[in-house]
Amino acid sequence: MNETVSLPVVGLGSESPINPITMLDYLFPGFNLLANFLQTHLGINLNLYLPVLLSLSFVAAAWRYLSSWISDTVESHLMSVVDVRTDDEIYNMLMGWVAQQTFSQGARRFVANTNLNSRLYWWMWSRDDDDEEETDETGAIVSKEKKKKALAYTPTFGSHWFIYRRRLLIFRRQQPAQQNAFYSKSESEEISISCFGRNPWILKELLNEARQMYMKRDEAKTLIYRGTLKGTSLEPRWQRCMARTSRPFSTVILNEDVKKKLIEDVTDYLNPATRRWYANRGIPYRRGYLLWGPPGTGKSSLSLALAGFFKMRIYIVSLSSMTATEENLASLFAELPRRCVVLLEDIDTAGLTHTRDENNSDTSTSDTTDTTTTAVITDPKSPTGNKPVHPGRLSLSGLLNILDGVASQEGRVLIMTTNHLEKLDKALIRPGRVDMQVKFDKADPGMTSAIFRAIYAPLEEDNLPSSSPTTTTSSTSPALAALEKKLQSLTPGSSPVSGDQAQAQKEKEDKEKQQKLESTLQKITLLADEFASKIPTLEFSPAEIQGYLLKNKRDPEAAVAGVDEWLVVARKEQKEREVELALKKEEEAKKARKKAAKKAKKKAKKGKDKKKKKKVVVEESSDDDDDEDEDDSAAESDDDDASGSEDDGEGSGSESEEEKPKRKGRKKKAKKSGKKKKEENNTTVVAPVVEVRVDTPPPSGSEADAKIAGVPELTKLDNEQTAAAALVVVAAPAKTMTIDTKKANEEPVEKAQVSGDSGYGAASAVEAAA
Ligand SMILES: Nc1ncnc2c1ncn2[C@@H]1O[C@H](COP(=O)(O)OP(=O)(O)OP(=O)(O)O)[C@@H](O)[C@H]1O
Repeated sequence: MNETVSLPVVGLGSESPINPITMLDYLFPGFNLLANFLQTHLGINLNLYLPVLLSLSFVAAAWRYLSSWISDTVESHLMSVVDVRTDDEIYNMLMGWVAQQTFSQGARRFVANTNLNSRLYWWMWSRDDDDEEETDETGAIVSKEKKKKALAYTPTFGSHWFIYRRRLLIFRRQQPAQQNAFYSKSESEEISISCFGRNPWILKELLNEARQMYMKRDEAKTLIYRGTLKGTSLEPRWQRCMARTSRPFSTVILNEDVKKKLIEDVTDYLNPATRRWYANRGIPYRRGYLLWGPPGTGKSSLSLALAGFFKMRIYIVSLSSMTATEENLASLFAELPRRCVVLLEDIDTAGLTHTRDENNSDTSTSDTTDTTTTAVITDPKSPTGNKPVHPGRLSLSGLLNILDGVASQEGRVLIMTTNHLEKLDKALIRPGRVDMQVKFDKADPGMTSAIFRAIYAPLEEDNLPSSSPTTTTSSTSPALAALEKKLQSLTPGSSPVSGDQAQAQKEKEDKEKQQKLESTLQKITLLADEFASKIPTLEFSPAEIQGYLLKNKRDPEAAVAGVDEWLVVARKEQKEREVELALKKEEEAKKARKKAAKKAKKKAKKGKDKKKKKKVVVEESSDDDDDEDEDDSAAESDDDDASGSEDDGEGSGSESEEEKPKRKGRKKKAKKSGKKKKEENNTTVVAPVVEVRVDTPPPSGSEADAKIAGVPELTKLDNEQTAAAALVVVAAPAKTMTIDTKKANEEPVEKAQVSGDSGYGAASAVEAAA
């Protein structure tokens, strides 16, 4: 029985026979070792059990295959499955729901999260964006720090069975078979929920419930989305940036009639009947509002209040931002939901005025309806002023297309804001695009007084100072107060208070509270009026006044007392700002002028060069006074001719630096004295030729036609001389040629039939023609 198990080496080219143990060792590494061990120490020969072991292995493998086949078949034919994408907001909704389920809380293996949102686009769906404080179950304020560290538990990877509305469902969470190189392992996962049966209604109900739960949290909030560029791909996206407690309309100080009208208008527009009305008449179902006025007068505040009032999300794009290129805006608008508020900020700074290259101050008039103007995106608030802040360009026509093109969602409320109504193109604010304009102004006494009251009037929601007995702060929580009360009642000697007495006590307290509130309000109203009387009308924006009051937010008397001092400082600062702005503007204007001059110079030079290239200088110098010139000219012609005619006479390589200015002077002189010279029979013609064409290549000895066209200024030529010049350069062998010029000025030469054997001296006249 001391038989040893052979341990053949399995490998390529091995001669040894492959026995079952080797095979098993290959399939289950270590099997051979185990066999040896059993053989040596226990005397068990595994060879005897091999058939059984092999059968079991086969059954196991078969079962694995079969079970997966069965589950696939059952899943595909007898189950319904919903897959949830991790880059969609539904992921956050579902995970939020899952985290609250008992199967999740009772899981033995789970994932602990501080943030349940998709890791792929956490920036997009981030829920840590609430700018509000939250209270816990005892009413105490939960600090942001504490809130962020709250833990949520979700089941780990694998399948998790649970009961939902008496139906058996499976929550599956797994890592994808193929890892996306772009995302880290923890970011990529696949989520699905399945149910038995071919009808997936239960899954839809579950998702709906998750969605409702998710939305409920935002019920009293205004969700703010901003158009941004996503990551490195720079793809435009709406990024959820904040969930703010909806701002009550009453807190935006504006003419009550205007506010009422605005609300009525939007209410009517959002009415489903209105939608049908629009559809029946084929009118695009859109409504636009323009809020205009100086900075800090409440335009954005009103937009947010409006969105909150109608429980709509607000999508904000600043046209002075990097995002605001035509392409980006188009794709952002295409992604808008059907019912929302779109806020286009700073439409004047988009440079969507027709005077795009001018300085800001020059762009004050806008009476054109040219919708094809291309504009540079500018930001006057930026230190660069009217300089483009982004190389991308947004044309007015592009914006108009986006606003009322196919990509623009019907049903949205479009709000545009601007600080400069006068800069806007009329096409942008015509009815249909802007149906209602609301003007905002700096604060008048009524407004100032209202701002004062809004800041100092006590509200129930206010957290009163911790010294107050009714304080609800994190330092003195209601739970603690209740505990103290309980302790007090348990303290020996403290007599129990009867129900009636307690009621009376409470009523008394309420009355006192009410009286105190009224007297405080009275006091605040008086202070508000006093404060308003000290602020000059329409000098400061509500934002500026609010800014000052917030410095004394708990002390209205101090605010009133310090207003004179503040006025002096504020005016001084304003003046400084104005001077700074003026200086900056001047500097920019200077720069712009310099740039324009440089550009013009460059352009002129370019044009000149171009002209020169096509210029034919016909120069004949038989002037006695200009002997030297004549010699030079002849020499030049000789040079040109010898060098096979240069393109540019002036730039001829054979011309010396000294000769250049001389020749330039001659040309000028020739131009000026063209007529005079003609009279003197000393014909010097400078004739810029735009086009020179030799129609037929002249065979040796045959007749050649040279056409010179586009001569804007041509003094009557001595035909023989001109033709001679042409012959030298263009068609030396030709006997006759035609010079065809454009009619110019009063004395054009239409055609000159000349003979070929003329003088040589005027050859430079056509030097460029070659
Ligand atoms: N009419 C107003 N009523 C209430 N608050 C106002 C008003 N105007 C300004 N404010 C306050 O001033 C601040 C700035 O206001 P807001 O952003 O709405 O001004 P804006 O007109 O949109 O400015 P900009 O043109 O610079 O965008 C806000 O905190 C807001 O509360």
